[in-house]
Amino acid sequence: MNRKKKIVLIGNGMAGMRTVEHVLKLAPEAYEITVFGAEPHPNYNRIMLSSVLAGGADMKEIVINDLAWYEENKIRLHLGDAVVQIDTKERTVVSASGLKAGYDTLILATGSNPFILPIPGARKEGVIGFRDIKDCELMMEASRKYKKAAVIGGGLLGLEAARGLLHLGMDVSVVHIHPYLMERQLDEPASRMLKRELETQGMKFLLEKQTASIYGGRRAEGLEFADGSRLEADLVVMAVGIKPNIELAKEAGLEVARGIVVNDYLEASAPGVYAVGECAEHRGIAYGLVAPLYEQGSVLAKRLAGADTAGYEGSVTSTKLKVSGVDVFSAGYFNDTPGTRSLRIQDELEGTYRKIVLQDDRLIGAVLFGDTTDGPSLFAKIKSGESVAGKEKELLLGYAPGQAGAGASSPNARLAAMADDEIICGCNGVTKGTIVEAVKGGCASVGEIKACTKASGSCGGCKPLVEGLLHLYAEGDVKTAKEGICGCTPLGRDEIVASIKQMGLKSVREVMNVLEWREPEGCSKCRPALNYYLGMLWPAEYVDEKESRFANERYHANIQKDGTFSVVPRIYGGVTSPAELKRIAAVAEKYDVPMVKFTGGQRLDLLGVKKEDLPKVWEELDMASGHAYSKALRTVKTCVGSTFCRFGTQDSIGMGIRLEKAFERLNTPGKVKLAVSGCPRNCAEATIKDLGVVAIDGGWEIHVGGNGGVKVRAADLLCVVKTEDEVLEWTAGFLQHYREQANWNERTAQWVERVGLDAIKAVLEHAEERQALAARIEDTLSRTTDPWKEIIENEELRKNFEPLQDVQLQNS
Ligand SMILES: Cc1cc2nc3c(=O)[nH]c(=O)nc-3n(C[C@H](O)[C@H](O)[C@H](O)COP(=O)(O)OP(=O)(O)OC[C@H]3O[C@@H](n4cnc5c(N)ncnc54)[C@H](O)[C@@H]3O)c2cc1C
Ligand SMILES: NC(=O)c1ccc[n+]([C@@H]2O[C@H](COP(=O)([O-])OP(=O)(O)OC[C@H]3O[C@@H](n4cnc5c(N)ncnc54)[C@H](O)[C@@H]3O)[C@@H](O)[C@H]2O)c1
Ligand code: SF4
Ligand code: FES
Repeated sequence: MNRKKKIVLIGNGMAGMRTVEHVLKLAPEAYEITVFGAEPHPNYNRIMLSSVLAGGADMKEIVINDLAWYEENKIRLHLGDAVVQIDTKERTVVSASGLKAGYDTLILATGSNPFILPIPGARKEGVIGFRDIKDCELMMEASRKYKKAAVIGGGLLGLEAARGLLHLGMDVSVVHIHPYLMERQLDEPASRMLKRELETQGMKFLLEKQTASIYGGRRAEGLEFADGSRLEADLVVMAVGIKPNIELAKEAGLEVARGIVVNDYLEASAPGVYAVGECAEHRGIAYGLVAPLYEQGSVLAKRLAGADTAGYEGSVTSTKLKVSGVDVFSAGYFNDTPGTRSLRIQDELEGTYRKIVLQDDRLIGAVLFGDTTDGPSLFAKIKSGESVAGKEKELLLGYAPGQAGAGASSPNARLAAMADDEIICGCNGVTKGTIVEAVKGGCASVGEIKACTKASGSCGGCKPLVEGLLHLYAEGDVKTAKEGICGCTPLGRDEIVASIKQMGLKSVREVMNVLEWREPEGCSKCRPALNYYLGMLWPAEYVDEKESRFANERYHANIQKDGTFSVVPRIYGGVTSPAELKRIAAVAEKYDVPMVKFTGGQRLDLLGVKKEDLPKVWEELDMASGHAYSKALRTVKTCVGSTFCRFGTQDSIGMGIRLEKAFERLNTPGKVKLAVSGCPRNCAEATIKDLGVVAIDGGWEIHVGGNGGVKVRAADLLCVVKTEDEVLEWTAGFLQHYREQANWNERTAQWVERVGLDAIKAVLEHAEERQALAARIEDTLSRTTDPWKEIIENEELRKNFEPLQDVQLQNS
C-alpha cells in the first residue's frame, strides 16, 4: 500500500487553513495533514475580531472550522503548541511541547505580529496590540475596570479598535502620527470627512503626535508625546502596523527579507517548503489583507493537489473600513503623482466623496466615501487594466452623464449595470455572476448565499451588495422569503417537522430527498437537527444516525483542546459514596488522568483521558454516562435540604435524585440543567436553571427558562404544586413540550422568551394535555439505553476508539 504523503502546516490561521480546505476539496485522500497552532483556538475569522469588539458578533460565531471539523477530516491538530524548530534536511519540525513531526510538504503560514513601538513603557501592563482573541478579551476586560483608552495608530486597525472600545463604553482617543487618518488608504478630503463622522460617534483625535513614552507604575497611566504634552490612558492599544512572523523560517536557514521569500508557486528556498499568507513575501510584497492571501492559498492548494494552475502573479488590493455608520472604500493608487490625473466630486450636503485616478487611459485607483456601492466595479476596472478612455466621467459619477435622475444613479441601477465577472466579495473572490446564479437557483437570504458561495462570510463588507443583488434578482418577494434552518433548504423548522410527520419520513436521507435539499449531503447544521427531529417524532422506530452527530456526541465525551477527552460519570443529585469515590480515584490513577475537577453542576470531571482509553475508563468506573457532552439532561444540582439543613422544609436531595433518575438519557433540543433547593434561600441556584424546583412551606415552586451562561436569564415561575409526584408530572410535561416545539439547538431560555410563558402555561395547565405529554416522554425514556454501556459491550463500536494509525507523530 502506498504511504500517504504528509503535510505539516505551521499556523492555524486564515491563509494556512484556507489552503488546507482547498487541498481537502481537490484531493481528499492525498495527504495526512498535521496542523500546529500557537493559539489555543480552532481556526477563526480574525477579521471579525473588530465586529466582536464592537458588539456585532460573538466569539462563537467567528469560528471557521470547529474541533469536530478537524476530527472529521482526520487532521491531527496541536493547539497552543507552537513549532520552535524546522530541520529542512531531515524534513521534520519540533514543537514547544517536544512533539516531532516528519513532513513531505511543509507549509509556513505563521502570519504577522503587531508592531510594538520601541519606546520606554511599552512593556507595561495595559499596553497591547490588536491581533488575536486574547487581545480582544484583554480589551473587554479592561473596559470593565477602566475608563480611558488611547489607540496609537489611525489606520484601519486602529480605527476599528477605537470603535470597539467606544462600544464598550470607554473614552477613546486616537493618536496618529500623520496630519490625517488612514493616509495609506485615503486622500486628505476623504480622510477629513471620515474624521468628522467618527467625531460625531464620540471618538477623539490627536493628529501629528509622536508618542515618546508610556508613563505609569506597573500599569500604564498615560502617554507622553515628543512635544512634551501628555494624555491620560489606562489602556493603550498599539495599531501602528504589522511585522511578518519570520523568525522560525530565518532560524531554519530559509531565505527571508521582510517576509519569507517565495516564488509564484509559493515555494520557499528549501525543497518541499512553502509559505502563504502574511508571513510570505512575493515579488517584494508581504500582503496584510485576506483577499491576496486566499489567492495564494488557492494556487498552492492546486499545486499540492496536482491540478493545473498558473502561478500567483501578485494582487491589487482594495480595503473597506469596518466601522458601522461609515462607508469608506479605497483601491489601488489613489494619490496624485506625476504622470497621473485624477477626477473628484464632493457633496458636502450628502456627505459623499468620489475620486478616481487615471494613468494612460487606465483606471489605477479610487477612493469613495459615503456611498461605496461602486467600489466593486471600480476595483474590477483597476484589476483588468482595460482602457476607460471616454468613460472617465461615467466612472466618476457612477452613471453616464445626462442620465442622472430617474434612478439612473441608484444603487440598484448600478448593481444591475455591473458585468457578471465583477467581484462583489473581495475576501472570497465571488463574482456578481456567481451570486446571481445562486439567487436564481433558489438562495433566498444572505445567509443562504453565504452558504452556497462564501460571499459575505469574511469581513462582511460586501453584505449590502449581496443583499442588493438578492433583492434585484430574486423571483418573488425576498422579505417574505423563508429563512431555512440552514443554506441547504429554504424550509423552516416547523415545515420540516410537519412534513416528516405527514409524510412519515423515517431517515435523514429520506427527508433530504423528499424535501429537495439543495446540498445532497446536507451540512453540519441540518444533519444533527434532522437527526433530532426524527428521534423526537419516532422514538420507537428511528435508529439514531451517529454520523449526523457532532464529534462529542459520537465519542460520548467532550473533546478538549489538546485532543484528549473529559469523562463525567453520572452522580445522581450530586450525592456519592466512599466506595464510588475510591473507584473514581483508582481509574484516575490507572489512566494517568491529569486533572480531576468538580464541575459547576456538582459532578466530578476526569479531564485529559486519551480517546483509546475511554471504553476502559467507562468500564472500570462502572457508572452511567453523565451526558456532559450532549444535548440532553445534564445534571440536577441539589442543596442539602431538610435531611441536614436546619432551614430546609423539604427533602431536596431526594427530589433531585428522583428527577435525575426519571429523565437521564433524555435527548433534548439543547442541553438541560435542573436544580432543587430545599427552601426559598435557594442555595442550589434553581432560578437560573432550565427547570428549577424550590421548596416552600407545604409544596414546591417550579421555575422554567433560566440560564446562567453568557446571557443570564432568571427563570419564570411556571406553577406551584403540593407533592413530589406533581413535580415529576409537571417536569415531564414541560420537558416534552420543549422537546416537541423548540428549534434544535435552542435552549429553554430562548424558547420561553420566544414563545412566551403564557403560551406554555396554557398548554401545561390543561391536565389532560400535560398527562399526554408525560406519557409521550415516558415512552421515549423507556427506549433509551446508556451509551457508555452500549459501547463497552459491543466490540465493533469499541473499534471506533482505536488510535488513528495513519498519522505518525512521535515524541522526540
Ligand atoms: C482586528 C483585525 C481586523 C482585520 N480586518 C481585516 C479586513 O477587514 N479585511 C482584510 O482583508 N483583512 C483584515 N485583517 C487582516 C487579516 O486578518 C490577516 O491578513 C489574515 O488573518 C492573515 O492570515 P494569515 O493566515 O497569514 O495569518 P494569521 O491569521 O495571523 O494566522 C497565523 C497563525 O499562525 C500562528 N503561528 C505563528 N507562529 C507559529 C508557530 N511557530 N507555530 C504554530 N503556529 C504559529 C499564529 O498564532 C496565528 O494563529 C484584520 C486583522 C485584524 C487583526
Ligand atoms: N478593514 C480592513 O481591511 C482591516 C482592518 C484591520 C486591519 N487590517 C489589516 O491589518 C494590518 C494592521 O493594520 P494597521 O492599521 O495596524 O496597519 P497599517 O500599516 O495599515 O496602519 C498603521 C497606521 O499607524 C500609523 N502610525 C505608524 N506609526 C505611528 C506612531 N508612532 N504613532 C501614531 N501612528 C502611527 C501609520 O501612519 C498608519 O496609518 C494591516 O495589514 C491592515 O490592512 C485591515
Ligand atoms: S436552600 Fe434552604 S434548605 Fe437548601 S441548603 Fe439552602 S438554606 Fe438549606
Ligand atoms: S468582501 Fe469581505 S466578506 Fe465579502
